[in-house]
Amino acid sequence: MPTTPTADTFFTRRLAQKGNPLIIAGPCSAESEEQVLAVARALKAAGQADIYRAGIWKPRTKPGGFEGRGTAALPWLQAARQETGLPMAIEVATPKHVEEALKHGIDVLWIGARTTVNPFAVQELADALAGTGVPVMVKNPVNPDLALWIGAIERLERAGIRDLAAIHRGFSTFAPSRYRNAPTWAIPIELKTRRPDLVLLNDPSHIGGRRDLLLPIAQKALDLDYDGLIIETHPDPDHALSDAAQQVTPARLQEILSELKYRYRSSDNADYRNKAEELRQKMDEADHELLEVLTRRAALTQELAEYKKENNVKILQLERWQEIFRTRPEWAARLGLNERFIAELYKLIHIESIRQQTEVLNGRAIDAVPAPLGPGL
Ligand SMILES: O=C(O)C(=O)C[C@]1(C(=O)O)C=C[C@@H](O)C=C1
Repeated sequence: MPTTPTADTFFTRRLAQKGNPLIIAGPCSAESEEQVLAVARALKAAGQADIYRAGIWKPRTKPGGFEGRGTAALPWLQAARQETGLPMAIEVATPKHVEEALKHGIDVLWIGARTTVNPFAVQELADALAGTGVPVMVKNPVNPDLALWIGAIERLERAGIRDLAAIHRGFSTFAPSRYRNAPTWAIPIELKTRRPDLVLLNDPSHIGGRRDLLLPIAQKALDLDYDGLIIETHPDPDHALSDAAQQVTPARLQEILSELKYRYRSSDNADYRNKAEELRQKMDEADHELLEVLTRRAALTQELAEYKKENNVKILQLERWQEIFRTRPEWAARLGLNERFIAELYKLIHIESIRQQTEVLNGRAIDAVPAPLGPGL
């Protein structure tokens, strides 16, 4: 399987024309014809946007808020396309939205995070899109469930849609976080691993929820080999009718794009290749040693479990576990390692030790180490 998107699609053709990253920009919501045109003109003049985005129907958490201008806004996008030549993209959530969008010549559609969670809704959209040939972008579901994201993409593929891209917009979490939607980078990395053929875009506006986070999130996405960025732009972000805190002016978007560091996927430089190869060999050796140490720990766990069985002693030893959970991160910090990483690693080691001991005490364990990436993995 190729390691980068190679299929000939709407998105890969644009990538081939201008190179990585593809830039999608435009307001969170189309608010007025003047606003739609002002952003389109500014983006066109700066020459870096490949696709224009605008929300027409806005899924809001509570009723009574600004829910978008609806169908009335579609002619404004037609006018913006006419004037700038930029392809227009909007979100669709129902077959009726698809019908209206296509009637008005919208070039690209996207399925929002709140729709991707619902297989019935995605299937209805896939049925409505079948045979249209319109390019579609699929945002991740709000919950961190990779199988659901891939499932939505597969429903569209089964409906014959070939021009597809995935958008990583982050995930809802209960825990407080500096992000509006936690990026949980392991999920898009796993998507790339399973579907390297798909164009993957990053949405720093919805992940960050704040202007000042756009640059570091976008930089990380580029360093993780995303194919493009979708960034909300508004002529007067503070007075935007939706998502005011995360929108930037087209001028600021230009600055962000020029501040980003664009790196190579690899290098042909012989010195680089030799040095990287040498370091990777040493990392292979270090990993062998790491696995040997884990094997040694597992053998000790086994012995202890057998001894516990003979003496009828329980598996969980809270005091001992608390001591381990306190001391290992401390030891790690002294060695210059990341304490939080080691704390998480030890939680996994402890769960595996319990699984191993359950097998000794009670026969086959009922569960393996839980998959950390959510259901369906
Ligand atoms: O020390 C024990 O009694 C163990 O079972 C070992 C171990 C561990 O793997 O370190 C596992 C389970 C306990 O909760 C505490 C520690």
